[in-house]
Amino acid sequence: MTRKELFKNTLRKSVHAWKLINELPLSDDESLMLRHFMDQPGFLDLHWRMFVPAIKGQGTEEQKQKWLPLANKMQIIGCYAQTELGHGSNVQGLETTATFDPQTDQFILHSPTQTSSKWWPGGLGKVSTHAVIYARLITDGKDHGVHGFIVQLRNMDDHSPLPGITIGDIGVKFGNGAYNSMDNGFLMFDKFCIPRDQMLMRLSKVTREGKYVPSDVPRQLMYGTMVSVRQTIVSNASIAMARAVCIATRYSAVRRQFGSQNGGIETQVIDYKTQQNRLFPLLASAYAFRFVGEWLKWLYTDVTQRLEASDFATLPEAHACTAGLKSMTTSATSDGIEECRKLCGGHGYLWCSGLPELFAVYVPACTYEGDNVVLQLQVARFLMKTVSQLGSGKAPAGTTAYMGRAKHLLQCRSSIRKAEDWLNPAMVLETFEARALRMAVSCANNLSKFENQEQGFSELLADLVEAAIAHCQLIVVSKFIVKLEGEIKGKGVKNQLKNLCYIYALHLIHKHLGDFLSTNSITSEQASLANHQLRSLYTQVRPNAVALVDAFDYTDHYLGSVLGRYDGNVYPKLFEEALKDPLNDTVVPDGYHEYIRPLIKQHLRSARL
Ligand SMILES: CCCCCCCC/C=C\CCC/C=C/C(=O)SCCNC(=O)CCNC(=O)[C@H](O)C(C)(C)COP(=O)(O)OP(=O)(O)OC[C@H]1O[C@@H](n2cnc3c(N)ncnc32)[C@H](O)[C@@H]1OP(=O)(O)O
Ligand SMILES: Cc1cc2nc3c(=O)[nH]c(=O)nc-3n(C[C@H](O)[C@H](O)[C@H](O)COP(=O)(O)OP(=O)(O)OC[C@H]3O[C@@H](n4cnc5c(N)ncnc54)[C@H](O)[C@@H]3O)c2cc1C
Repeated sequence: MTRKELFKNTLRKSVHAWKLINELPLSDDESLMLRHFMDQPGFLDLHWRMFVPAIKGQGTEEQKQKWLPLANKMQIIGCYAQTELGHGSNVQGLETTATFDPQTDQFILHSPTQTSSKWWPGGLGKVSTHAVIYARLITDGKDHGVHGFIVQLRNMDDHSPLPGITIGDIGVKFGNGAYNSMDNGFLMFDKFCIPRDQMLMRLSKVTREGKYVPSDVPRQLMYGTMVSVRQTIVSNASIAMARAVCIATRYSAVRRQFGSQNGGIETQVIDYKTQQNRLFPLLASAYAFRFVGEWLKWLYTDVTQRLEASDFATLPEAHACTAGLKSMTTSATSDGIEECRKLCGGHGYLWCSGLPELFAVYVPACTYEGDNVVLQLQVARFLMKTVSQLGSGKAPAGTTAYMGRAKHLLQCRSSIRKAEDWLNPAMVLETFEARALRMAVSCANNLSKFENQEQGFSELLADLVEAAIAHCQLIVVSKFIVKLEGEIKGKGVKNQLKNLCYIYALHLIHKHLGDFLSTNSITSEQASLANHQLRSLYTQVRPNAVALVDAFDYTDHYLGSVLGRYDGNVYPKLFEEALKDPLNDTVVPDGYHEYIRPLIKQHLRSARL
């Protein structure tokens, strides 16, 4: 399809999804799932995933009563317009202004520079009638920083942009993926006025007289929508990784290459240890991210309930965990989808394998909702603060509770003596805790050598990111172990998931061996024992590998992959797909007579001469 056809088709699908949601007797969860799965990525997604939550989280009761009924019935369609051409990561650097005019009791929205143009918001370019706009609030000449405003963008009768608004689509994005069905847009204001009551005033407000009343709660609650989406993105990572691994595992069981004895059948590529070494850690990651995503949803729900009771104690932990796990899981999943493409050899590069599309749609997850490095630096900031408080009498809690055992973890030596010891959850956990703590403390010690802490932090950015990743990987491993010790029913299932848990943990030790050795968390002998155990675990998982991806229960339609078909009938279907290509509509291609024939004829003529 052309971009316009792709876009219009997405509108059709989105409206169809909305019709189903309204007609079918669905639970809230089911309708949320339908919205997300029927429309990824699409404007419906962002209306529900960002525009509505922003109003819920930052609007007053009156504002919620006014705007939510319209949004819930989709009588207005909204987007989340925060990022600008010149600033995305640095939210406090946004340039759009919202200046209060007490004469008219209005805010004047303006884009003072080209870099202040809103740029990237999904749904902004062509679909949304409204937006939550983030702009610098200015009253009486004083800049109070970034605040949220609900703004109508288009005429509700003919969808034309309102006077004072220039709006459009930012153009084609990466690959030929479905993200080109999304109208990520640009928006400039030219002294555009909105009523004062359209500033989202739950956190802070401006009185009729123009007095700014700052928030009596942490200003970071303004970032709440991003935190909620980051939490969902971790579960999305599990789904995306599972889709890619399902395709690659099923195809690896179908594909045979080399290894035939005396003209017999060739070897399934899934039996090659290199294929297992690349594929099974990704299979384990799909399960690991699912379980940590379940835990993160609990953490987010818990912090949301606490915030409603003005209990802000776990807000820093929630921010660090959502930021760090979003960063870590999306980076691993993006790399994992690409690895799954390569695991499928040449056929993985075909569009009909489903992997190029999945990669094209998925990889922006490393950037949207926060660039992954910037988010890990938020985790690092949180860890440095925690380390600095060790010994202050304030015991670290939650995911940093292990830091409370710093005295032990800084000097303990791993007691791993044989390969089977790597199947001991306590030993594995202590190894990851020691590595994470020692990396964090090493950063803190190096930081303390700088007089200027901000300068030191800047100098140590790369080390700090690695310490943050170590902390996040510990969280994922620990939540996998907790899951196994808790809710898994059925001995057989539990044994298989145990294998995956240790594959996940031991592959990380192998991948980040430098960390574990340089922090003396393990010895090189213990590392060799871990590799030995890893190989043994691959052998144990191999007979159940296809069953473990079938367990994701994805339909062929949802997978969209000839290679990942449930029936394994790959080769005939590859031909069937190939013959559908328009290039095969004629045996002699367009262009033969204009370009190929003259070339050949000229060659023949000169050959005769
Ligand atoms: C298979 C297909 C799958 C498809 C799946 C589809 C899913 C689609 C889902 C979504 C679609 C994409 C839509 C995308 C939307 C967007 O991208 S919206 C825009 C996102 N933008 C960002 O994330 C910006 C990132 N930057 C920031 O968050 C901030 O600028 C910052 C980096 C955090 C810095 O902020 P600030 O300068 O204000 O703060 P600091 O000085 O660094 O810190 C001050 C203290 O505040 C604490 N803090 C910071 N942020 C938060 C927060 N969010 N919550 C709580 N606390 C926060 C920080 O820790 C400091 O605390 P301290 O002083 O105690 O240390
Ligand atoms: C597909 C897609 C959809 C999006 N949808 C929306 C949306 O709906 N609404 C919305 O408001 N926005 C949206 N965005 C914008 C997105 O949120 C930003 O692109 C994202 O936050 C990254 O910010 P940036 O582009 O400014 O990157 P930058 O911060 O410019 O990153 C560039 C490089 O600089 C590095 N860097 C930046 N700051 C630091 C630092 N302090 N220390 C070390 N390194 C640093 C980064 O790590 C990165 O390598 C979308 C983006 C994409 C790709």
